[in-house]
Amino acid sequence: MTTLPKIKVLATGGTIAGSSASSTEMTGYQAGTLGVDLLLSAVPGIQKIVDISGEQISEIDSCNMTEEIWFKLANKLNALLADDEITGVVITHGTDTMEETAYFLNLVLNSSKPVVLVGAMRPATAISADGPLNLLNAVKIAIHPDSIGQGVLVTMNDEIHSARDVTKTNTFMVNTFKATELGILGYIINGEVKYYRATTRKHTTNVDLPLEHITELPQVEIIYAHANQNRILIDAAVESGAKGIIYAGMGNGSIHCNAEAALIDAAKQGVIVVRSSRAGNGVVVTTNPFWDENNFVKSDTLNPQKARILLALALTQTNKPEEIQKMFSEY
Ligand SMILES: NC(=O)C[C@H](N)C(=O)O
Repeated sequence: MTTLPKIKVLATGGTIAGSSASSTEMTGYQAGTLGVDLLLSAVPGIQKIVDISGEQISEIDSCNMTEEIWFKLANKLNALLADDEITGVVITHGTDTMEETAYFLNLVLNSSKPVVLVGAMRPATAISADGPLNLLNAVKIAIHPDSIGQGVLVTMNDEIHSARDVTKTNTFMVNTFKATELGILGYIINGEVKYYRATTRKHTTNVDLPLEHITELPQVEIIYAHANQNRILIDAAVESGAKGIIYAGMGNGSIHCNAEAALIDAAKQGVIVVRSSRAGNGVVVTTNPFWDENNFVKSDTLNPQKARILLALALTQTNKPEEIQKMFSEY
């Protein structure tokens, strides 16, 4: 008898586990109400291809994700992935913060085995719910040898994405996940997993952020740039004890003149300031040498919500801007 690959499904909630009163209701539903066994039972034939079992980690709408759940997930994953019998792990997750959980795990997991996050845009009760096929695809990706060493992956809508580059781009459509300019890694077509590229950035086994020494994340706030900005929120962030500030700058991480002095004051007090961008694409580089002289870090291509995760993790190791800048260039 051939033994099937062993897959664990860790369920956290989200629309994939959501239910609503009518099958045409696509947005007015409660996320995270259905248990993991019910999600697996909606995927016909899954037991024939994998030895699969589920575990409920949380039952939340992912807009309420917390770092406590991240640590619970990460510790659970590191233990599971160290088990020789486990081929890979699938995580069912809401789409709102899926990219953040995926990137956090991409930085702290210490295994080259496949870890695949999957969700849905339509609740499980909807006509043409996207969850069951997405889940089947996630399992197929998790058992595919080409997925080994790719870092944490995200799949939705027949696409395979790297945790670092993917972002949610649409409020309700099933093709919401995109890695706009950097591109998808591959597809799943007719149940076949096909890779075309790999990320060049360090992840999982190549990242030195030892989870056993990290139990909580330092406070890092995101300040969104806009016309007519003032310094109120930046000062409030510093006064409340923030150790880092992500400035979601305009265009190439540009800083409004009314916010600049507040950010310089923050940096003088030891708060690490990272210039990211609200533009959604492109690399944040030096535009004004004055910002570099004040030790502002550049986020590379990381969007503000992902820059927040890398900065928080980096601050558990160092508060030297040049060392943090190196991490932003490599991770
Ligand atoms: N499509 C979804 O999963 C959205 C939901 N609010 C969640 O993130 O849990």
